[in-house]
Amino acid sequence: MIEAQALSKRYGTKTAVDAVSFTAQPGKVTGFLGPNGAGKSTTMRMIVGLDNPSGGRATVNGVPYAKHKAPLRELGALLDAKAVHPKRSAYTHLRALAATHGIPNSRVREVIELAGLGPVARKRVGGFSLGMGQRLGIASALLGDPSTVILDEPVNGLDPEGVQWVRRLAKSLAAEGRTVFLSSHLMSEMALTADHLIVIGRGRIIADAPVQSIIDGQGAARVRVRADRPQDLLGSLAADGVSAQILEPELLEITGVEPRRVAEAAVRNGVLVYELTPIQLSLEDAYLQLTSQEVEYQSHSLTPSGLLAASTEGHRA
Ligand SMILES: Nc1ncnc2c1ncn2[C@@H]1O[C@H](COP(=O)(O)OP(=O)(O)OP(=O)(O)O)[C@@H](O)[C@H]1O
Repeated sequence: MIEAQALSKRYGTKTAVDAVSFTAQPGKVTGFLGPNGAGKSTTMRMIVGLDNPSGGRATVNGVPYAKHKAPLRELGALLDAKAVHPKRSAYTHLRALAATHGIPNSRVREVIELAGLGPVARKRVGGFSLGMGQRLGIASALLGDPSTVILDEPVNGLDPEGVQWVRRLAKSLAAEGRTVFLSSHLMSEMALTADHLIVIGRGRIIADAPVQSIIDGQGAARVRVRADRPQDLLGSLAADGVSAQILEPELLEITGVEPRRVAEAAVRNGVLVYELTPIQLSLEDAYLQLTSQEVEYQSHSLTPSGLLAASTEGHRA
């Protein structure tokens, strides 16, 4: 388990992490999301003792990480996959790490196979691709068979097989009762992997809830309807304060209503309905709505007239 209590980090006048409190529970994959510069890496670095908090505290299994006698057995972390001596092979790197904790070579071989590094285990890490480096970082994190795992952007640079592997791995570690805490900017991947989400913006927690309730909390129910007389259907629903958009002559998108009420209104008015589809907000939609006020580094796109337009609505200057 990971617990942060009023955890803060200031760099000069910049508050990177601002009195953040949360718990990552055992048996769950907890996703850690936020825009660039929101404070994710800083929070993770404080959890593993690489940065000292300016205030508050973080514990791993009830104890600050640095106070654990055999930290690799408590928590495995992938924070910066490039933090490996480039002249070492994957095998010698893992053996050196293992030696600090009396971990046998059989476990080194096991994590090499688990991470799919077998064919390159004796090659110098300096020549590794981004994806192979990530695999080695994950192998290192798992070396001590820890009860808690932190993975910062684990799928960065991985091929589709690797992405799927990380997804299955995270889920199976959680199913074994471990705490899995991971960050990713890939929302579709997060939606498939995480049980619970913690969303941070400008150093503060803006959501801490199960994935589905974050999605549900961000939008009223919407239904796509194909009907032969959309105006009659709308007339009947309008009285209930429902808003709708006519997308095509016989295609409507209705907001704020459940499909059953649309079907009932259709029956009452003798309207023929030949499609009735509830529209699910994606995690990406929900995330963008949640963080629209919290984006610090904003991208721009060229409009047809050649002017730069901000791509993030609601950006706070
Ligand atoms: N060593 C440092 N010195 C000064 N400022 C820092 C330092 N490390 C981080 N920051 C600042 O703290 C804020 C949070 O950075 P952090 O790297 O934790 O964000 P992040 O959420 O991990 O972002 P990203 O998604 O881009 O990786 C940023 O504004 C960053 O510029």
